[in-house]
Amino acid sequence: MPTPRSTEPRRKRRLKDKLADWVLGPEGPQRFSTKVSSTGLVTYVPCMLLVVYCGWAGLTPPQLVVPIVLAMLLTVAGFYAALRSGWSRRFADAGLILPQMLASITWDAIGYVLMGAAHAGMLMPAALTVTYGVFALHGRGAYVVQAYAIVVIGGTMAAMCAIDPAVFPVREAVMVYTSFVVTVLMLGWTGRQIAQLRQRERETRAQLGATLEQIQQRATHDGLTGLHNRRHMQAALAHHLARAERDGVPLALALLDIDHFKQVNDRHGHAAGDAVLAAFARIAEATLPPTEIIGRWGGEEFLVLSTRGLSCDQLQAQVDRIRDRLLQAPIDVPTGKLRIDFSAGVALHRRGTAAAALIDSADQALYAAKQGGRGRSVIAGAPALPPAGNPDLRSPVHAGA
Ligand SMILES: Nc1nc2c(ncn2[C@@H]2O[C@H](COP(=O)(O)OP(=O)(O)OP(=O)(O)O)[C@@H](O)[C@H]2O)c(=O)[nH]1
Repeated sequence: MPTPRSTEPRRKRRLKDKLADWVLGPEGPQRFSTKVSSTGLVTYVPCMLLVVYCGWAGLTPPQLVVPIVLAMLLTVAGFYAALRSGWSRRFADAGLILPQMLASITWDAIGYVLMGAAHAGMLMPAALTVTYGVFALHGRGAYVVQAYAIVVIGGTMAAMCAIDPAVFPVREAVMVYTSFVVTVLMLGWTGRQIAQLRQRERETRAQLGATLEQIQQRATHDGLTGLHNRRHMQAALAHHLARAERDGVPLALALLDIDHFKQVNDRHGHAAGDAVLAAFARIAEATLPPTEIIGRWGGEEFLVLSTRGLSCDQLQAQVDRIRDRLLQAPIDVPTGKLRIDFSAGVALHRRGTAAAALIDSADQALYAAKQGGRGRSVIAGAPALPPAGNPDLRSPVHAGA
């Protein structure tokens, strides 16, 4: 039973989660966007304190402090409400980054006017806003932020030089504005370089991911049939065998071998043989439930592993369903249509049996099926079946339409 001490941090966490849900909204992409975008709004707090300080220090007329702080609060509340309510989701820029950047630069310009003799200090936050804009926005948005900063700050500086040249001297303004413009342009250029690098890195990572997937596919799948290859089936067999030994889940497997396949190659060509193998794989995979694993064991031989504890009889029934489908649907080859059949050996794992012994057991049952006339499935250890009347009737060459 948990002690009161152990539940304390959990309760605190629950409270924190509830508070986060209330402030940022429910979990999801919108919450992430609200969180990221709201971070920028926090920067208004030091700016409001700065306005109060300017009023106190006599840099700003004291009667303007309250209306300015209120207007700033209104800006913050407006953006927060738009983000938190999800209203901003209707725009491509759901985080309202561009409008926030433009509002921030506008406030920097207002601050420049209000700070009187200390006006030069407001250019730093403006440059900082541009920096954030360049990294957070891509393409046109970043250019808009830069152009807006250059024009609005430049216009404000020019206006103040004309209105109050004693506090806003022209020579100082020219020097400060030139360095501001150079800074903004350099930031834009750097941001674009970094954005390009990040884009290239994303592309390289995507390419590497695709190549890795291709390598994994090639290492575990057979190129002709698209089924799992022998190596993968060996690993799957070892895995399920260990599980069967550990949990006592029955493990049945079947070896399927297309009958008279050599004749397909000899009479219809290697391409027809390949087409038969691919079609056989397609039909077998589509017929088996997804819980059974099928792979190409080699040549015209396939291995089916039952992973859901089927008995030999049940797996035999699954294998026979493949036979029914194959007999119903002749396979298209370049020389016409071929009806093919296969023989199968089914075996069940017994405690302590090694993988090789289990395969061997299925192989012997497969051999018995071939000896018994082909076109049939034999369960390992079952009594031998009487041979079919005319085995060649099941040959793909004779049965082909
Ligand atoms: N087209 C093609 N043929 C293959 C491929 N892999 C193996 N083979 C051929 O499969 C044939 C297998 O022949 P056999 O082992 O005699 O078997 P079978 O003719 O099916 O006779 P039974 O199994 O006794 O019914 C050989 O001719 C191989 O060359 C392949 O990827 N493509």
